[in-house]
Amino acid sequence: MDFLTLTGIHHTYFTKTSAVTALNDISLDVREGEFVSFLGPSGCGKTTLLSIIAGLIDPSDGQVKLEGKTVKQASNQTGYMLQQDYLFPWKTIEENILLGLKISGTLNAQKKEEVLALLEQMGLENVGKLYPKQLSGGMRQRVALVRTLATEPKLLMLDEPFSALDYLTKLKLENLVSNTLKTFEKTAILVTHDIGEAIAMSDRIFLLSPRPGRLHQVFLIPEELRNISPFEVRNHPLYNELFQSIWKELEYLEPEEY
Ligand SMILES: Nc1ncnc2c1ncn2[C@@H]1O[C@H](COP(=O)(O)OP(=O)(O)OP(=O)(O)O)[C@@H](O)[C@H]1O
Repeated sequence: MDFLTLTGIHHTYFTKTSAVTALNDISLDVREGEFVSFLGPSGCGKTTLLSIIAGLIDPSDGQVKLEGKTVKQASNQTGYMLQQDYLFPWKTIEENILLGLKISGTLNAQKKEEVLALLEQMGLENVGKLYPKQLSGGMRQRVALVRTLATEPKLLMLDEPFSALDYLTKLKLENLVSNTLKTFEKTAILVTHDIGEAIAMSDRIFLLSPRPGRLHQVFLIPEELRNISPFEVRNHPLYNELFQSIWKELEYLEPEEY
């Protein structure tokens, strides 16, 4: 049984004056522990698709199943890492990362110790009593990842989590996130415009067409790239080959006025 299955997903947004079809007939599946990317031009419906998978939007047609059960509403089975960290500025880092557990009533001494240890593993020693504004953008994103992992979601949604960071921080974070998710054997979906990032981090890439988003092509990342770090992938001879093949498809897909 597949971990996540999407069947015939179609979505149209209705406004007072118009109807916008964002997604058209998307069917795909994701295995447990797999890291996949949704790559596609701006406005092709990537975020809409994530929201449907998370149960935040009810699709106009089609269904999403997580572990065989139809997803009907948002739940704590899904965790997020977004472009913005959304840490509460008036709470310390420690309070921020423990908040989810506190709200769900699952915070205990052992869990607290585990989460604080994870913060240290992310290279963030001695920041627990600080406030978000005292941390750099990259540090805040690491805190956001710890906060997400703390509640042990089954599925992680990474919606352009590195796009607001400088290039060097982004490369470092790609490595850290990839290693951490592999260690925890998490299933993850990354939404990105960045071909290199998708190749460096994924097991498979789902390339979407311009709006209305359809599944245009699936790229399977070769085994030898899947077992090395994103940084090493970027230096592997196969990386450029893959980049060219995906770029060719994207170039063909981009609207001419782009
Ligand atoms: N609430 C809404 N009402 C009407 N149209 C919407 C709404 N949300 C998104 N859309 C439209 O649906 C299409 C898909 O939007 P979506 O944000 O999912 O695309 P995306 O691929 O994530 O875009 P980007 O890469 O620019 O973030 C776009 O044309 C967008 O304008």
